[in-house]
Amino acid sequence: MTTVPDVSLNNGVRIPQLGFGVWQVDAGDAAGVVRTAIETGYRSIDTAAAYGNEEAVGEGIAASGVDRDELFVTSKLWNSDQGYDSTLRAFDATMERLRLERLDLYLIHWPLPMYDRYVSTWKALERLYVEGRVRAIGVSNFHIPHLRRLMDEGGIVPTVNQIELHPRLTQAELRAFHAEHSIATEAWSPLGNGKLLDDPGITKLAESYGATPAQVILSWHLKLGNIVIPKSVTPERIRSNFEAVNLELASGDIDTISALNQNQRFGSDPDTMDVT
Ligand SMILES: NC(=O)C1=CN([C@@H]2O[C@H](COP(=O)(O)OP(=O)(O)OC[C@H]3O[C@@H](n4cnc5c(N)ncnc54)[C@H](OP(=O)(O)O)[C@@H]3O)[C@@H](O)[C@H]2O)C=CC1
Ligand SMILES: O=C1CO[C@H](CO)[C@@H](O)[C@@H]1O
Repeated sequence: MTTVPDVSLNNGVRIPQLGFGVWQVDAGDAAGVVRTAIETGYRSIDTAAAYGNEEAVGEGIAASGVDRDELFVTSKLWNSDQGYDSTLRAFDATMERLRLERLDLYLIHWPLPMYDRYVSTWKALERLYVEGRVRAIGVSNFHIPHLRRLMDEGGIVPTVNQIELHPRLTQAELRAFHAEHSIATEAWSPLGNGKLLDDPGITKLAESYGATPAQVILSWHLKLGNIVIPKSVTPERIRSNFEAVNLELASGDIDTISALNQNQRFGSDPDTMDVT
């Protein structure tokens, strides 16, 4: 049996270290894909208002037949909804689409420092947390100065920062800051949005372990303590990625993968990302 380890967040809430991401899963497919993931054993699902599939994710969850208490559901506040009142309204809409009473984790999707609304947005998340509508609150794509501001001006330290993180972008400085402040590191595009699976450094290791390249990368993340949320719409990949928790890499191989870092982003830079 495959058991996924939990990570304890700074408020005591536990999140599975391996979850399932649904960006770029069409709304028409997402219910079935989520159901397959849950049947495979995933208990954590990562969606966002911006992915346009919250309704289908809710459907997949309901159809899985797994108790709500056994699942960990994350969604994110989209950029155009930043601000105190608009955040509260956007949260209600997300919950209606997901058809859930309570969310497990709600994240600010991007800081948008040029609009300077992330502190008031955070205060709305704090209210949702205090009211018990969400079990944990956090952020995504925040850099150290953005986190510092929340810690200075807000009342609650974020539980999680979900950031782009993979072997080409290892984020050593931000991960060290997280560790110092008890903020969990969650890796988005953990496989580099699939673009790292034919990297010779990875495929060579995969051959030596008799594992897939994705399993090698996911095992590297897990060993470093990152929470990971790989996405796939392919049933066989959904299953084999889940089995990554059973792959143990030698510490020298962990270092070899970390040395692939080139500070290369496949996604946007949080300092300049301003899409609303
Ligand atoms: N907070 C944020 O700003 C962001 C958050 N995210 C979150 O992170 C999640 C994961 O990131 P994402 O960008 O989707 O990329 P991933 O790094 O998870 O890679 C997904 C891609 O890899 C392919 N793939 C997955 N497993 C395998 C495998 N075993 N063998 C071969 N190919 C494979 C998938 O193909 P296929 O589906 O065709 O099988 C897909 O093309 C997202 O779904 C989302 O939840 C992502 C981006 C930004
Ligand atoms: O999570 C993500 C994927 O989709 C969004 C909108 O398309 C991105 O901006 C974001 O990083």
